[in-house]
Amino acid sequence: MRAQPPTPADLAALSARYGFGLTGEDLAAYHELTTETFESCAAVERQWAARDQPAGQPADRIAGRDPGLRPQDDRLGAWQRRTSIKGAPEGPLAGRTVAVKDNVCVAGVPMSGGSAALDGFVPARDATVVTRLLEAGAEITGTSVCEDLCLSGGSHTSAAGPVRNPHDLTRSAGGSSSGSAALLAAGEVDLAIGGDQGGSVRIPAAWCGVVGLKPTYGLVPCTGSVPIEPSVDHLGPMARTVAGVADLLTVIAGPDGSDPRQDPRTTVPDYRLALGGGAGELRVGLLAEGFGLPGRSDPAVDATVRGLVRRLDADVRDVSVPGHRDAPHLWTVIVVAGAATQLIDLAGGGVAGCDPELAAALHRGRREHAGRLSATVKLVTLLGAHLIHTSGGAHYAMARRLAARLTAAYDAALAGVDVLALPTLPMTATPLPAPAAPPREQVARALEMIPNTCPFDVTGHPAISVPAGLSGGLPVGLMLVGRHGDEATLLRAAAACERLSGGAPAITTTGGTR
Ligand SMILES: NC(=O)c1ccccc1
Repeated sequence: MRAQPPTPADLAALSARYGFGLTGEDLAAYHELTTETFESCAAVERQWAARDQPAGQPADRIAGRDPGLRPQDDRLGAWQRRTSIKGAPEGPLAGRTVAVKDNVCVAGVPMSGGSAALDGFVPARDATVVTRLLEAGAEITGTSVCEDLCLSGGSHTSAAGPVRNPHDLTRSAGGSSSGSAALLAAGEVDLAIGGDQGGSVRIPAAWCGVVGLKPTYGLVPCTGSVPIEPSVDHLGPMARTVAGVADLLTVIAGPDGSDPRQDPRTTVPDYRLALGGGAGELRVGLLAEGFGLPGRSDPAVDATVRGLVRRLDADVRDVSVPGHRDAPHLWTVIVVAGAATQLIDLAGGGVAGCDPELAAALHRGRREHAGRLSATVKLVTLLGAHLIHTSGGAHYAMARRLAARLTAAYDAALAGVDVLALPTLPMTATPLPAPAAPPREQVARALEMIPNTCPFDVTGHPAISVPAGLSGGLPVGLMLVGRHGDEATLLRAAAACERLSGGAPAITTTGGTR
């Protein structure tokens, strides 16, 4: 990847675009200055090429890897690529199979981020979480279908096609970690990696009836994954059980030294030790604003979640955080303005992806394949670019500062209880829209489910979706939200809920075949 310094003609065009009014003489001076300053880019390229690579990285590790294929017989459409990459012979995840969301780099396996924009991209090195999985003995059996640049909570926007809900093949599996949840529910893998910027781990977990955790902001490194915006990006563990999520979190959590989202002082306990204790000592707050959302909430979903929490052997009370209802507006502004500058214009090259080839591929692909992007990517790009071009970062700045107050409001509620409880999603899985459905319907089915999940991507609180039972034959998810860094208490509470509900519901598929 070689960049070139700007030519005098490049500078003349940029001067006109930015209204600098540079004269010919000025341009000559700036040409010298930019050429000299550009030397830093060349120096970084040289240092990158000559950097110390950890032993065995990357060439030996990739050698012999099977890039995999889309299986022909995948009735859920959930596998992006099926392969087999075996990790260390021993370790805490030895003998377990894992699906990795298709926005997380597995070196040697083509990665699309669910998008036409990354057509043909093959990662050169593993994401940190992938390195950790393999060192812990897991076997990566493939990558799982991801929504287009992760910008959908429905499972109909991936360039690979729709992912079908194993409980009803005509319905959405939820997104954007669509394939990860569907594969878990169908029993095709033991564990899965997901990503969550608005609910993308918890949404498909809830609709497919499995467990998904969005960890505390910064706990799990995002290095080597396709970002949306660095203040809301999270990766997280998914499994059929809370214990599986705890096993996976223990392996993937902790600073990696490369991701600026992380606090290098964070220490990682063994989360599996948290599961033993019951709910006896726990104080659980039913978050009033998470129920009865006008025009969204299905009363049967609310009743399933309330009923389960009330049956817990815990101190259950009602709590209120009025700001919860307005929080999705903050999320929308942060994602729209943030994605426009970080993901779209800078192609994930800002502080975000931390993978140079990925950033370069996104930069090329988003122009070359722009026409084939999903309705949600087009909507976010159009509004984000408009907002940035007309008022700069003002709305982003307002939203981020309001986010600090929102965080404090949840923290105040969490001072009186150990976890908050609410429905992960206001409704059960919605029907998959037809491929030719108009933009309004594509966008509605992609975004309508997020009012309870997206606030915690903005505030960074850890949040987990646990199966709470069935409504009309479809899974309902209960979401628990904990204090920053207190995954241990969150997992203990989740395990207590799982014992009561019976956990992941068995599949009795309806809706025919595709
Ligand atoms: N990436 C996400 O978490 C997401 C979820 C729902 C809608 C848009 C984005």
